[in-house]
Amino acid sequence: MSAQILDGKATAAAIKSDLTVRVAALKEQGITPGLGTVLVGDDAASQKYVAGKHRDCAQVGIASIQRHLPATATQEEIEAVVRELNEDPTCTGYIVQLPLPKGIDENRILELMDPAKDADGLHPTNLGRLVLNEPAPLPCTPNGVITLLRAHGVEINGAEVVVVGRGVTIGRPMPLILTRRSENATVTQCHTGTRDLSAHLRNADIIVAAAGVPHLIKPEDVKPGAAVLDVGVSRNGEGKILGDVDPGVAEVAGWISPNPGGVGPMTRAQLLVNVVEAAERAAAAL
Ligand SMILES: Nc1nc2c(c(=O)[nH]1)N[C@@H](CN(C=O)c1ccc(C(=O)N[C@@H](CCC(=O)O)C(=O)O)cc1)CN2
Repeated sequence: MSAQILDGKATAAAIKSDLTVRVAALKEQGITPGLGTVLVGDDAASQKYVAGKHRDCAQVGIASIQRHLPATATQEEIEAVVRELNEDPTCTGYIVQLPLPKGIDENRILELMDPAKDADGLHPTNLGRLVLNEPAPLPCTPNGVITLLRAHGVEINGAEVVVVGRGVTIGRPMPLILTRRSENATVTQCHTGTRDLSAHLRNADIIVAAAGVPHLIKPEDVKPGAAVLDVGVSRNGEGKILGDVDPGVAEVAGWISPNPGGVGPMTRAQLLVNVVEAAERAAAAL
């Protein structure tokens, strides 16, 4: 293996250590940040992610508010929990864990959230603010990708970036962040309708693979020295994670994010950043 590792675990640990100090300072001003989570159903991966988010909260001193509804919960029942968290003063920010069970109108749930409490940056108002270049909480995984690259000194300015995928949590917001003046990358967005994915990938300085197709990105698709971020999560029969990136890519790439241990821990760390930043804004307004 020749690629250097984009170490999400270590980078996330450094972020959490900084946040611990900031949370303590907020508490001295009488503000305790509280993260709420809404989990619907019994998907094992979602349960694991949510448990991880609350473990992180405990580590940095953020209070936890957990709402777990059965897979049979109706649209109205989920909306009632969202309304309750909108009103709960101890909940300074919250997320609705995605995906929601089939039959639930996910967009309607996101739209119902108080945008000021949207810790995921996925409320239409906050995504709109991102489009308009206004301050907003940023979606956690794309922001985690940027922070991970910066922490390892990978040049984003002027880079040719290919984003593979167009889902709401990563693929849609990722190019919006990468093309801000502060990042200044040139982005090509690829998806299942892309005719020659390999031709685009071979031109990329940075690849963000978020397609959810196991080992989609092969060594021959990657320009030598490129940075490759593996954001895809599929699972084999034993529940082991299969990323979007073929293991052989590590022989060609200059940088690679492991999966697990790369972008996943960064997603969780950026969520905490959003919660603390919202609480700091509230403290400044006092
Ligand atoms: N409301 C949201 N839903 C979902 C999001 C999101 O950002 N907001 N993203 C993903 C899931 N996700 C966060 O919720 C998430 C994914 C992965 C990890 C993580 O730490 N992964 C570990 C491996 C864990 C394992 O073994 O399964 C790693 O990569 O090292 C955290 C959060 C979809 N839904």
